[in-house]
Amino acid sequence: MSLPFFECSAARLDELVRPGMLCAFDFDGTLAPIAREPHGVLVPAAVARRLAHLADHAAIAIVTGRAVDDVRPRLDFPASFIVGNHGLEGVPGRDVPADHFAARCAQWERSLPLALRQHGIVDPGIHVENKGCSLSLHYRLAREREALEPRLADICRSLQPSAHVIEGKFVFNLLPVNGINKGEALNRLIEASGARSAIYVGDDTTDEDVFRLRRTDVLSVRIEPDERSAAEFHLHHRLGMIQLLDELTHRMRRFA
Ligand SMILES: O=P(O)(O)OC[C@H]1O[C@H](O[C@H]2O[C@H](CO)[C@@H](O)[C@H](O)[C@H]2O)[C@H](O)[C@@H](O)[C@@H]1O
Repeated sequence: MSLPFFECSAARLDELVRPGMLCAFDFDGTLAPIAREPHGVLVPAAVARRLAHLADHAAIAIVTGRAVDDVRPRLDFPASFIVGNHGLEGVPGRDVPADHFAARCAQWERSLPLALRQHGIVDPGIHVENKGCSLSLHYRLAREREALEPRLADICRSLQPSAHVIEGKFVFNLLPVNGINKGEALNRLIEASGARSAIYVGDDTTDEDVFRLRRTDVLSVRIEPDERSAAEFHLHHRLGMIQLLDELTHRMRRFA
């Protein structure tokens, strides 16, 4: 079980916060609050301002399930790295052409509505988001969404060509089988940037691939505790990000 960040992380911060630290963050539910729909989501000004201050002292990476082109305009601060589609885009040195996965996503985008109809699922609250390299089936706004969840999971897992399905917050993320994940993406970011240590903050199932790395040079933080999480620490609420960012900047300034 992860430990509460503010109460228990001082020794780890003493060890890892130093010049050359990479500060990596998930986007939805970590930097930005979860909203009813994906568009219109921005990093709140109080968080963006602190990230801009932190960027004066450390490289910042965003590692998100969104497409890079979708998330970039939502970041009102300088990010050194933007990794999108759960690691399929934006990892330095891993130049996979976007159209490599596009055909598969297009097939899923066509077959999902058919499969939903075949299972008698017609609900305007369900929508498909094709992100070029991966695809999300959103059902946050569906009627009786808890009852729908296992049926949607079955449909996603039966698709052809088959997908690596990761459940998120009222979303099923469909990724290529044997593709990179966020954990592998962070490993490559650390290597490419020459970082001497890193912090990673995330809130969702796809972030568990980072938490499971359990690298001694990476401090991992989950937004909201979850007994199944492999994260080292947790924040009780996303709003704790403000204090966490202040703490990082304060510590980095000692080296300025
Ligand atoms: O890796 P992340 O940055 O956490 O992205 C994960 C997914 O986030 C988005 O969906 C989630 O946030 C939406 C806006 O708050 C919310 O409406 C939805 O229910 C959540 O699942 C995004 O739309 C997806 O593409 C990302 O995969």
